[in-house]
Amino acid sequence: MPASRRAAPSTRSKKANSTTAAAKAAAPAKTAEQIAQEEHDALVTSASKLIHAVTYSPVAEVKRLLKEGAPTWYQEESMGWNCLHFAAERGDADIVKACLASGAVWNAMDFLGRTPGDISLSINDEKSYIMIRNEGIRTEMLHHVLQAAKGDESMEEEDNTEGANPTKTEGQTSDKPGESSTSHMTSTGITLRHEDKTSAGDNLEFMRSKLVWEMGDDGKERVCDADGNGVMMGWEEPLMKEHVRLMCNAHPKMQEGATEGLNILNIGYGLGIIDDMFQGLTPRPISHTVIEGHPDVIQHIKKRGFDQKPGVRILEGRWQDWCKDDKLEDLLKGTEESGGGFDVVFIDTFAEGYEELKDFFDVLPNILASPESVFSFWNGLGATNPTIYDVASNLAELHLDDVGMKTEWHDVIVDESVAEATWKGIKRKYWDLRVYKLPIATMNI
Ligand SMILES: C[S@@+](CC[C@H](N)C(=O)[O-])C[C@H]1O[C@@H](n2cnc3c(N)ncnc32)[C@H](O)[C@@H]1O
Repeated sequence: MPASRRAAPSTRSKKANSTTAAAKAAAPAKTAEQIAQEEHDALVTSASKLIHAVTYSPVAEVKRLLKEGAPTWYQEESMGWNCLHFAAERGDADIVKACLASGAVWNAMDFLGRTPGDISLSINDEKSYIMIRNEGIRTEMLHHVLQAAKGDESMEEEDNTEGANPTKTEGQTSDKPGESSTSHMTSTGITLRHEDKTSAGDNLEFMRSKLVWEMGDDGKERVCDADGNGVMMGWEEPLMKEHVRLMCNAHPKMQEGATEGLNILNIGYGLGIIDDMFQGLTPRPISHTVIEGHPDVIQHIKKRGFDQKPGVRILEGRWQDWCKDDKLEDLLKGTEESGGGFDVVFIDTFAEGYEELKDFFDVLPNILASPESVFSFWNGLGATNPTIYDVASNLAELHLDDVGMKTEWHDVIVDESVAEATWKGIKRKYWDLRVYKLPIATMNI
């Protein structure tokens, strides 16, 4: 009996095994859909555990799950939060740090457009906020270094390619707005630009769009493209005024007793607000050059007779064309009498992203007149989200430093009246912040 008792399990076991094997053989293979579903379920379980730990557990548990490979990029379905949003809400800088170290996306937007940094700001958690913002700056800097390396490589490739098209213009490269596959301002992307082929996202497309000048519901003039995007809007007038004041007032040529006016370069005429202000300076600008690319705006300038004002020169075309090395002599015409170069340079274009702004920074050392020269730009990139706006501003400061410029920032409060009526009829609100960070850059010597 003992033997049979011993034998019995063994027999049963063999039988069971062969039954399982038979069952297995008979079971239909899983479909690709089933496998995908199982993988998805496992992922959601792992992500949910991470989010739970980030919210309630000690940092050691969070680190354990991260080490196991819990997905930091996952955004849950009720609010669109990723683990970094939850870490920010908990206000625990160690957990924020752990999530960032495992690749949590710093600029993931929830369903209300809030990034994790915005959550830290909303609870006044400066330590976590700075950590998230710095991760944004670091990621963006890295992205630009990689882009530059990629650019060098593709240039080399182009040089080595027999029959490479020598007439290929800048507008046809893949680095233009709307044509890059790596530049996004989305929850998963890392850069500050939309992949957008419309007139608002593609500068060349914009140049072909029909523009209209009209009155907004706020009683202010605006110019819009054919899709109803605000190209320039009257509410920006006080900001333009501050730009002019901060760029011009401190310049030696604007001090009492000075007779020779400034040499000014403005890129983008729009409503002509800033150009009218430059014309109103005392003493008047000795030379005032405007680069304007859109044919309808050029027509508008001529209709207003702005091109006939003394010292005014309208350079028709895109700044990318006028600022090429072989065009610099033409660009600087009119400034030679006072030594060559501009005292004040301002750029405010449309349908261009950070890449283009950064490209313009590289032009500055070739066109500024002296250490007293001042550069400023419309600082509106990422201006519907406080964290992204902060990252973009810091990035600009670092890239200006790369070209030998130091930047001072002036906080300007944006009037609360920039509200409903202002944006009525406008396709996309491009400004949603209370503080405008106005940059003033001078040579770093
Ligand atoms: C926002 S508006 C400028 C507003 C101006 N600061 C003002 O005070 O009214 C932008 C202008 O830049 C022009 N623009 C856009 N891209 C350009 C480019 N690449 N080169 C030259 N002008 C450009 C547009 O046609 C438009 O007139």
